Amino acid sequence: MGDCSIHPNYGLSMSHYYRLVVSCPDNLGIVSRVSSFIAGQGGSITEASQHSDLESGRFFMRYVILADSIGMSAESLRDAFAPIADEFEMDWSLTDTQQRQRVVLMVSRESHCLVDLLYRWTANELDCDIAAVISNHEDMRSLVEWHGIPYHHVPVDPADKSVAFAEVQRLIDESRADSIVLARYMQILPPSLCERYAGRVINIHHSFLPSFAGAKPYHQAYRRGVKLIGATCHYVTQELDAGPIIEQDIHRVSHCHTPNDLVRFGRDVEKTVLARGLRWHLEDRVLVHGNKTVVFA
Ligand SMILES: Nc1nc2c(c(=O)[nH]1)N[C@@H](CN(C=O)c1ccc(C(=O)N[C@@H](CCC(=O)O)C(=O)O)cc1)CN2
Repeated sequence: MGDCSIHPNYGLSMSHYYRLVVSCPDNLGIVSRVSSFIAGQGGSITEASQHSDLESGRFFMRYVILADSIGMSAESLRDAFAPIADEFEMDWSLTDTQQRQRVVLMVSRESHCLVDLLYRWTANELDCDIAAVISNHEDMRSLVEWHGIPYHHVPVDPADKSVAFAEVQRLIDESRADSIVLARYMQILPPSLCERYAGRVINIHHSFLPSFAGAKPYHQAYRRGVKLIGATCHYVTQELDAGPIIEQDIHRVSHCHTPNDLVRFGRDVEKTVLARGLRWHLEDRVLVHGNKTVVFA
């Protein structure tokens, strides 16, 4: 009997994985061809997800492969897979979980989402490196620097925002960020940044979109007399709060609640929705399809 304190899968939990994500025109034989290719390389598939969008005729798949079972680098595996991808006109990626994503967080004055993400990152719930935090206010500096993370204060001049966003772009590129998270960052990103980082910027909007886009959604909801409030994690596009939705959740409210009650209830929803959305993004579980997403949660 071995040492029961060590989980029998300990070795696997310390292994790394390749993640193959595919989007392509639906066709017969895709699954067979891809799975046979992986098996032919000796690969062990530990997780397999697929979806056929019958309306658009688009096919989506996500395979997680035990890297040690393949015996080749991610780069070599990409080279070997490329002919199949070309044959099926695939949009695809193959990532190595040992290459942790670099993430830049952006925040204004509301701290709850930032605090929650920093805790989850510290607890190793988020498999990423937080390269920096950028804010248009100084409020969060001590919290962020306590975590040993660089903090950049980039104030935004309402009269000319271009200077600030040029600095934001410089900092994001200097940080070599793979993804950017707007953790209640309350400035509208200019088209130039939306285009430059398309598909890589995640926002948490404090309403159940498409209801109450824009500023002060809880006050809008209170005036409307809603019985549910919510939060939405979505990719950022030029059109405000209209990007592909990654995750949403709700909380029941009633006539006896004040706007401040809605804000308080909403904070808890925002935190969990953003954390789930970011985790799924980091794990390559989110595939964008037009202005919608396929999420292999
Ligand atoms: N290009 C985009 N930028 C941002 C998005 C987006 O979807 N596309 N989401 C917002 C977040 N947000 C709501 O979730 C939001 C933030 C800010 C505003 C707004 O009106 N801001 C004013 C300035 C307000 C201030 O100075 O305090 C502005 O930018 O003129 C609306 C919605 C983040 N960015």
